[in-house]
Amino acid sequence: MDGVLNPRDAGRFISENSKDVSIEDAGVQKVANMIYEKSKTGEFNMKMWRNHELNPQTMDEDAVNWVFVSAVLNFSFWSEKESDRYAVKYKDKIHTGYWSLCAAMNRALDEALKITTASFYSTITMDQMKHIFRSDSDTKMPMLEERQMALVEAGGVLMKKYEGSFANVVKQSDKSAQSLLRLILEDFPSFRDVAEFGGKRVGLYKRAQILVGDVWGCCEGQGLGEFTDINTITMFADYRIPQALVYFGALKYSENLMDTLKKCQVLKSGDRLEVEIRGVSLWACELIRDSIAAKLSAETSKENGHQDKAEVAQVNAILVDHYLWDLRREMADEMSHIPFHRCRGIYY
Ligand SMILES: Nc1nc2c(c(CN[C@H]3C=C[C@H](O)[C@@H]3O)cn2[C@@H]2O[C@H](COP(=O)(O)O)[C@@H](O)[C@H]2O)c(=O)[nH]1
Repeated sequence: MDGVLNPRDAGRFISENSKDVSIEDAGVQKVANMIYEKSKTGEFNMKMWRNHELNPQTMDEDAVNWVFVSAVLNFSFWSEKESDRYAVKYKDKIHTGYWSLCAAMNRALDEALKITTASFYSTITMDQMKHIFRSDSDTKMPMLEERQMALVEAGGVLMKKYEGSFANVVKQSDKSAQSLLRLILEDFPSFRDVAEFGGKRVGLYKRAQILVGDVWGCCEGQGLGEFTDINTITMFADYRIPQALVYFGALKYSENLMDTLKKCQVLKSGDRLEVEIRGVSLWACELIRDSIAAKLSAETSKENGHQDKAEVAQVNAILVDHYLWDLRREMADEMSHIPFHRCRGIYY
């Protein structure tokens, strides 16, 4: 978007001007080493995406349209008390947070409700939303009205401009992640995750970038998921990665900020503290990614280039992000003493 810093430049600018959030190099190196060691096991690659049982297991247009709807709705799952969260039971398992969204989507599809078909969700009613996203706990899905509006808006654009399929937006991007990102921001307003900081407009684009990243992951970098510049996508600035970065000592909050978060104070979308947490987290992940790349290329030269060049390119910010996001879930108890920032908004 014109006059808006792209996520990488935004992250650097916010980090250089941040007052309450700072990066600790020792923690950056610690996380980089963890991921570097993991990458040598051969399990650390984009195939991790499919390992999640609720994600689509095909790589076709239906899967890409599923990914699109999940990205349109991928925001604000937190509840006042972590103990009573919105939950969805699907195939005898209870899912909360982001996975509750996926579970509700798959439950709807099993009930022959076409939640991933633009002609259906572009005119979805509140009654249909309430049924599809009904809770299996005492807590309702947060921001249901905003989610309905986001679906109607996104579905309307797909019907008007792209014959009802997000695959046509992908095809128009001509295998460029940055072109796809630009098309998403131009045509789908709910993805325009932009804030004011230090006199500049900063684009963090969390849902727009995770949409590109999930198309890449879902199709394992082939066919609709083939992007020549996928490594230019940054981490996705949500409210969970900062928690993990603070836990591992890569990010440090001021006492004032830590106190604010521990009181579960809700931050307004665009607040300086909120933008600092998101922007400095993004920049920390860029540094982690750079550190891993340096280790991999050092290893490559040591082994006289036997290392598969493609593998070196593969440890990108998307995989750094997914590693930390998945780890935060696995270590939810260990990390629970690190407060996450609460912001009610449609961007993440
Ligand atoms: N940075 C980042 N943020 C992510 C994701 C995902 C889902 N990605 C999965 C799907 C395929 C990949 O392999 C990932 O495993 C959701 N979120 C955000 O998290 C928050 C909810 O968190 P929790 O309370 O724990 O469910 C909320 O802001 C949501 O928007 C990610 O990957 N990265």
